[in-house]
Amino acid sequence: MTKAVLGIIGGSGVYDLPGLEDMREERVASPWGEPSDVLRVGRIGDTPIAFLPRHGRGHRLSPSDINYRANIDVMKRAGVTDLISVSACGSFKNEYHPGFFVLVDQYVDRTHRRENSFFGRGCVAHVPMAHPVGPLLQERIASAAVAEGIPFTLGGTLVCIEGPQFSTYAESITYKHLGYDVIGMTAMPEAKLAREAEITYATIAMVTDYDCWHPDHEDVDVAAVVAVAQQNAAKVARLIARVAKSFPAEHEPCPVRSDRALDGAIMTAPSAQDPELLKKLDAVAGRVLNL
Ligand SMILES: CSC[C@H]1O[C@H](OP(=O)(O)O)[C@H](O)[C@@H]1O
Ligand SMILES: Nc1ncnc2[nH]cnc12
Repeated sequence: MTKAVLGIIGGSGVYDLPGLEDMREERVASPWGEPSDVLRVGRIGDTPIAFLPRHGRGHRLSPSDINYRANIDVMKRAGVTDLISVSACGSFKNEYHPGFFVLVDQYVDRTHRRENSFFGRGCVAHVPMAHPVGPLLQERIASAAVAEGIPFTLGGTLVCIEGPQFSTYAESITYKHLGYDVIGMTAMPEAKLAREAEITYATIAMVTDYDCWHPDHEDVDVAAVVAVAQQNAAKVARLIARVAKSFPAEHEPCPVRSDRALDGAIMTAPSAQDPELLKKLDAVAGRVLNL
């Protein structure tokens, strides 16, 4: 049996987790460098929780400067099996208004200057990403949203841009015409790295704006995002508390095998593996590398 531990990564406007009981700060060291902040660990009900603010306290880190590998690695070291990522997002659909939550199930990665894998020279791996979100975790979030009376939709595509600038009008209408639902700057490579670390992942995309395509709404700016994100922080906390309170004690096997993603994924022959890289992979890939 694998004990379930719920990880939460808070995005813009979500820098702490009210309701986290027996909270203590844990500075978890990672061979991948500095995570965004110390982990805040505790419990909600009987569920162990590890919380990390993605941009660090005081929002120190831009999306390109976040050490996504260290963040996921420390979550893994804290025993996290299921990870909920909260992100402020722009919307490409009229009906997805500010304050609305989109439980996305797909991502399009348009980032280009981030470390996006734990693997590489000396230990090459290719994990499946066809279904990046854990359906059981997502269903738990959806049921909790229904119970809390939070307006949301199940499913959708999040396009993740490099930023830090918001999109041009031409980019925005292109994404809209491509059928994407929401836009953010941080879901990638977070979702890819969670998959490599065999952590089941789901995003709560909290709509804060209409990006810059909408003829009847102002173009996005930081003030608008922060205002909506702050108004919605309590809603996010209620939603997460509701998920946590009915979370199973034992990790549920993931139907899309996010918790077994490394089975058969490593290409490099044991004789060709780099011992230095293997040392760094102790948490992320210890299960398959027998470390
Ligand atoms: C403050 S506007 C842009 C900023 O907000 C989103 O952050 P997060 O995904 O961490 O909630 C977006 O991705 C940008 O980083
Ligand atoms: N319009 C937008 N584009 C990218 N990231 C965002 N985060 C919140 N709103 C956003």
